[in-house]
Amino acid sequence: MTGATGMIESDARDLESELKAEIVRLNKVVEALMNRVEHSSTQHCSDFDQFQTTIMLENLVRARTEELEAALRENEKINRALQEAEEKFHRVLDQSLVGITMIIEDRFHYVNPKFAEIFDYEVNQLLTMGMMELIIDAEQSALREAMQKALNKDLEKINFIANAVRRNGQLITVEVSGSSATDIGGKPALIAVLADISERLRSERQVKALHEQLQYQAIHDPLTGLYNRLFLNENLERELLLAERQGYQVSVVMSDLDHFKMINDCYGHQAGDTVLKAFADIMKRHARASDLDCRYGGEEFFLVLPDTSQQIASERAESIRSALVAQPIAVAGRTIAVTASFGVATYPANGLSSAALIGAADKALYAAKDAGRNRVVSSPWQA
Ligand SMILES: Nc1nc2c(ncn2[C@@H]2O[C@H](COP(=O)(O)OP(=O)(O)OP(=O)(O)O)[C@@H](O)[C@H]2O)c(=O)[nH]1
Repeated sequence: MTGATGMIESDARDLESELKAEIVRLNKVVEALMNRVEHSSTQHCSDFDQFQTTIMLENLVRARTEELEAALRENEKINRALQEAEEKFHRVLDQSLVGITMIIEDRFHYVNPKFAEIFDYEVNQLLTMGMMELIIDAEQSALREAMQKALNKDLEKINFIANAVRRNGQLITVEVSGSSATDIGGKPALIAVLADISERLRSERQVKALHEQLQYQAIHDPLTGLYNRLFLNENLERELLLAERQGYQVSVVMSDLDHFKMINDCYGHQAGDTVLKAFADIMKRHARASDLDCRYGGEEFFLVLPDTSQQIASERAESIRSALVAQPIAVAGRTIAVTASFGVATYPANGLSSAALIGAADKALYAAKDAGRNRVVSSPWQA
């Protein structure tokens, strides 16, 4: 990262120039000493003294110069190693698949190319900006608070999801994680890793929607939107167990459109479908939230009425029957009168299990058909 490694590199450079300066300084000292020796020799020192002092100084200077040159070479080696390390470090940062940034005093001090790509900016442009300029207004205060906590070292790690705006105006969702502040050049710096998770969230939402759709389709009839037989089978038994525990009655109403085959034959299958949907809509309008309205099969329907006596259930069936009679259905450019027959059975009187109860309702329905259709018959059969 330019900031951190740059500082180490500049320390090494400082050392190198200090060493060079030291060599120059020493050379000057030697020169000055030599001058002094020469000067003093002209006055009162013997040739031998002068010779000895010169040799001693020369040795001293040579030894010190060698020491300094060795230190200089060592420093150059360290410098090269540092440069190589920085290049490697930069290559890693440049090729990173996540955005990496260093923030100092609310501004981007460093961003890697991926970070810039995520926000559709050039690296240099971002270096004149701060995180707040990228995050949507509504989420800025939460972000500021999280960053402040990281700066104060109140948080060991920061991890948050925020919505941001790219330079081209596109809204994206980013996940940011980082650790508490580090000291860079005497200033607290936040180093954070950031990933664009918009696509991942979109896929997750699609999978969730698909899952919900499949769940819906698994228990609903596609034509009418009522629950299907599978759902009825799974829930009626549970409803009866609940009724047994709580001590209430459960009534069921089985209904079947009269002479439905004729509607299909006269007006076509599509007209038949329209009639099925119209009847289903009437059932939905007459159902309470706790009721369970299902398409049992073909033109047969089923209604489960928890905590409902046979008398009330029979009245409910009667109101559905009369609503159908009162509502001629428009098919194939005309309106036709449709009727239905109903069989009512009640737990526990007419059946103790779901199969027994369905059987009793079916029997009552056929009694209604036998009695001339377009009527409601309640099961007289004891469980
Ligand atoms: N349009 C349409 N017709 C269906 C569907 N499912 C079943 N049917 C038809 O419903 C008709 C049922 O006819 P039947 O069982 O003879 O009963 P019905 O004509 O209603 O006579 P009754 O019940 O005795 O009054 C058949 O013609 C089936 O093809 C469906 O989803 N759409």
